[in-house]
Amino acid sequence: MSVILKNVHKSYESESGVHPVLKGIDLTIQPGEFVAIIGKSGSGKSTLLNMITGIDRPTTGSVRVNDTDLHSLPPRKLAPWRGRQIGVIFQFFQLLPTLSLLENVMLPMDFCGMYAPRERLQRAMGLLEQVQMAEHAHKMPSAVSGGQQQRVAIARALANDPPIIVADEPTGSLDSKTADSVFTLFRHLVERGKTVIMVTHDNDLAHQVQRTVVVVDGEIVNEYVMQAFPHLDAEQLGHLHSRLERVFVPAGSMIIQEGDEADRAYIIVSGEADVLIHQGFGEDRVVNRLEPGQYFGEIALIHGSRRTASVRAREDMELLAFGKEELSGLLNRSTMTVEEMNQEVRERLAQLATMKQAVMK
Ligand SMILES: Nc1ncnc2c1ncn2[C@@H]1O[C@H](COP(=O)(O)OP(=O)(O)OP(=O)(O)O)[C@@H](O)[C@H]1O
Repeated sequence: MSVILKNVHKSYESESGVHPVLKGIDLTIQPGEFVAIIGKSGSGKSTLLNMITGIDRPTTGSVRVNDTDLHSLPPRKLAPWRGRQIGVIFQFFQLLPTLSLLENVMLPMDFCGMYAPRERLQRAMGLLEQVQMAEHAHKMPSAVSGGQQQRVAIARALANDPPIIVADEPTGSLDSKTADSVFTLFRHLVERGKTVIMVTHDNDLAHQVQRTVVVVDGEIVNEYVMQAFPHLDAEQLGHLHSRLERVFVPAGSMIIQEGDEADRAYIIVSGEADVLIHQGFGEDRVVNRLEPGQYFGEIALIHGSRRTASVRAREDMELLAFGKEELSGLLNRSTMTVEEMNQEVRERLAQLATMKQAVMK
């Protein structure tokens, strides 16, 4: 029951040419995850959501949602499929203005023929109760506030008990207090086992979810980059992302060599590496092991010195490399990252010093 996008590209054609909006998106979301999608305006977030809901189709690549390949669904089956599998919530609620709140919530059940007709009313009332809107059930949308309309939109999204809730800027038009209460509702849904995928501009909300996906110019920032530098915001991550170079190294190869001059540092995306120091004779000594989400090579870059240790791939590895300029750009933009990296460098140097002393004895 997961969401799997593989190498999804989406382009729009206009008179001025072809505009790529999504450029090779790989994304897997497990059942029960609470995922925030963030990124600058125009980066492709809504387009990405539209791929997941099947509202739009990729130009190339595949989208599987709960074991259904969306490409293989004939268009006439797509809307009923979405009605059962995915609850969609928009920034401006999009309740039908001519129906009461209760009727709005019943609509998806009527549309998909879910639940016996006499059950629908009861179920819709139950859902309105869950979002504390039962007392307003017979009002029209225009008679309640924006926050209340959004709560009703959430009840409507839950009408067919879909396993996945997709929300595009659900708190974007709400004041911060109302936004918090809507967000709390989402958290309760996740606690009840729903998968929630939410586009948001709100960095504070994004930090409260289990997982953040950052979209930059139609690409997703590697999640290990975010793990390596957890204090960068979406813009800082975007800046770094566009300058990273993908490097593949085979098992056993020396990625950096103690004593060499330094030009790059690396973030590990897959595979593990050993940090080694020379013993003066025989085999090098392993002083540390690095795994995905960690960086290395930063010490000599920061200090403008030669490599203080060697790093060897234990297995085939994928790395993301960055140079001195990118590192100083990064450190200029985020004081939290400077502090954390300085702390890490201090610990690593202390460990190396202890190990080197032990070797010399
Ligand atoms: N149907 C379409 N036809 C042509 N271009 C489109 C279409 N839909 C989106 N685009 C373009 O794709 C780009 C990404 O749009 P998208 O709405 O996905 O961005 P976004 O990150 O959600 O932005 P925002 O935060 O402002 O909503 C934009 O430049 C937009 O103009």
